[in-house]
Amino acid sequence: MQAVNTPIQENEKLNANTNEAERKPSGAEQMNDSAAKVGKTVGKPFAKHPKMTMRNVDVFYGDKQAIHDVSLDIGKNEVVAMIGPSGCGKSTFLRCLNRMNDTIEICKVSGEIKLEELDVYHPKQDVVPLRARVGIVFQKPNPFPKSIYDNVAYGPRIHGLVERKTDLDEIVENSLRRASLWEEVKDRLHAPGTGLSGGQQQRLCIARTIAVSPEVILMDEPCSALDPIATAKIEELITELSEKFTIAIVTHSMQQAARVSHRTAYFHMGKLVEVNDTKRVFTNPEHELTEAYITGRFG
Ligand SMILES: Nc1ncnc2c1ncn2[C@@H]1O[C@H](COP(=O)(O)OP(=O)(O)OP(=O)(O)O)[C@@H](O)[C@H]1O
Repeated sequence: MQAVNTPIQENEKLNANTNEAERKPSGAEQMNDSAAKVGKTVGKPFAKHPKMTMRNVDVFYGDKQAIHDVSLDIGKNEVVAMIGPSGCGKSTFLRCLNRMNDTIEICKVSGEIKLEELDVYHPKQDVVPLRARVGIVFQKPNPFPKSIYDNVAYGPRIHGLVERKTDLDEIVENSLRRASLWEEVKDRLHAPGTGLSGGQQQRLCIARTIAVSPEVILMDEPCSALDPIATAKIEELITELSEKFTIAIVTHSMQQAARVSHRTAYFHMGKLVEVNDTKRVFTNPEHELTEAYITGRFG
């Protein structure tokens, strides 16, 4: 039988030798001139089977550039974690992937962002169907002021995904099951979603996101408002969800990135410094700025 490469091995091949010149710049400990040290992204920014491809992405808020020339793939069924110091642009970049920044008038995005063949920023692209394919879960759980059932049923209803009540019931149950919430709420589906605990509300928001069968789920610090037990549940869930969905997660927790992701992308001052297999990033980072961050020298 022919040996089949794992996605990590395939990506390894694809990214080999792309960045020889960038490896381990000899390094001063001083980080105050760190912007000059970023250079080109090192490591493995590309995937053999990309679900989303981003090329040369720049983002401006008015005159201020928040993202500089970022190129990255997110592979099918891959979990990519985005880490970096506060203000480095992780959330800005994540929010470009389903055009959440469209509501910010001064925000201008250029470069190419694709969901398979779909040009995410094509002027004729409607954001509603785009966001059904690329869902997002925010930092603070934000259930609608509706019942648990109606929170999950909302998306399938507005996207016209079902005709019969029994089909909707099935979607609601399956989504709550996938979000590991069904057992806790099955007897009170018509109680308000806002009456759940913080961790349950976040799992409700995940159920609401997956109810429309997205292909990609973006998570913007999904556990930062949760206690350690609720956090552990969401992390378990991320691992389960990655069997069916592609996931990009912004997190402040390096332990969380290490636990849930396949590759980790390290951002610094709006630039993508390094992308590598998560294990490598946390044990033997390629760039001195990544090393400085993971060893706590700044952040
Ligand atoms: N709506 C906005 N208007 C103007 N500038 C913004 C806006 N949102 C973010 N910025 C700026 O863009 C830069 C990147 O911010 P962003 O929130 O993406 O960083 P981050 O890495 O996610 O930070 P944090 O970890 O603190 O959430 C920062 O300098 C920030 O001040």
